[in-house]
Amino acid sequence: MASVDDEAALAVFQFHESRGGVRGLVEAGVTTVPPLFLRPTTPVSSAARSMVVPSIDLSLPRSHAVALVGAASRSCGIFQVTNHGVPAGTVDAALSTVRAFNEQPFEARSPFYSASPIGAITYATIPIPRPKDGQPATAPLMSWRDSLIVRFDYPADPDLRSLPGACRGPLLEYHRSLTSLGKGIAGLLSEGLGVGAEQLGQVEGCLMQCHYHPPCPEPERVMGSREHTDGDLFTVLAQDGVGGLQVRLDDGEWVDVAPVAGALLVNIGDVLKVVSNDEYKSVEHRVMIKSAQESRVSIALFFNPAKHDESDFFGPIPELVTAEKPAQYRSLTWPEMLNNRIDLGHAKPSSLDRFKAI
Ligand SMILES: O=C(O)CCC(=O)C(=O)O
Ligand SMILES: [Fe+2]
Repeated sequence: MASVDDEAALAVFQFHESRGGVRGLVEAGVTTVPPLFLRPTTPVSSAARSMVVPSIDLSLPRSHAVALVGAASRSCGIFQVTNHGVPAGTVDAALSTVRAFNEQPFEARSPFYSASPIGAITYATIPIPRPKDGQPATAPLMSWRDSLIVRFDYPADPDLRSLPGACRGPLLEYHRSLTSLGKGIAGLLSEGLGVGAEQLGQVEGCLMQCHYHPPCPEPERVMGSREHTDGDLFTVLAQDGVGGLQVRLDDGEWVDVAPVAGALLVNIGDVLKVVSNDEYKSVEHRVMIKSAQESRVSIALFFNPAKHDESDFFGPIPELVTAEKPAQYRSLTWPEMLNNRIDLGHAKPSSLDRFKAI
């Protein structure tokens, strides 16, 4: 007899075979959410509270911006930046091209659908990883979103021929512009720790995930993204005005992060939490689907040190290790970090416990 896991794997396989993604379900006129997407736990209503994320004007004098970036990264691990130098047209064009690609008819977009990468590109509904320890799953099998993912640290240069033609120009221009912003933010984050601007080294926006969340007939029964921390140094996120992103506060409460026109969000990831010796917080976040009518588009660009191969170690910056605050983590390799996330099925703040030095 087929086990529950086998049945789930078959259902996911069959869903991929349809090549339509979540958008395909909406096109087919579903009025109830298929089991693959149902949250196993009781529906969680949207957060009542809205959080005003610290906002940092990057045209401020540098010492001022550094102090604000340091304070926000210590207190909540997320902030938004304005006057960031990325033209509004570049952000809008990237968000619009992702929306337009996903809203094409099935025949135009399904040839790109592939659950595993083709070259450096994936376009699919990405299943939510399951924990390997047999713990009961607390998330649906799949998120209510279709993602177009580009790896820029692919061993060969990203094979951009697999990127849908109309998206190529706007997404590469967005990546180019964000790369220079990311370098600036790395410097501010580094100085915010009280160490030189170069301490985080050369960073690169190595992975770009463009998410399209179709409207959902039963929004409260699905998740746009289950709760997680990012596994990078930091992430820069562009989102449209629909909303749905939430962060978990220290008291455990989830609050909405309201979109702010023109601002880009920056959140700290697990690697920077380790490198900063726990000075900075890696913020837990998730995406709720807000609407039965509107689709939501977001683009997350994940920044890491340019050198992050199998043989590269990272750990707390030596200047941040003192007698009062010894190293909180041993140094670790990128595969260790990655495998740990795979084992756990998803990452939460405690997922770094395995690397604790004390
Ligand atoms: O869609 C969003 O707002 C967040 C996406 C996200 O958290 C991620 O891709 O890691
Ligand atoms: Fe994330």
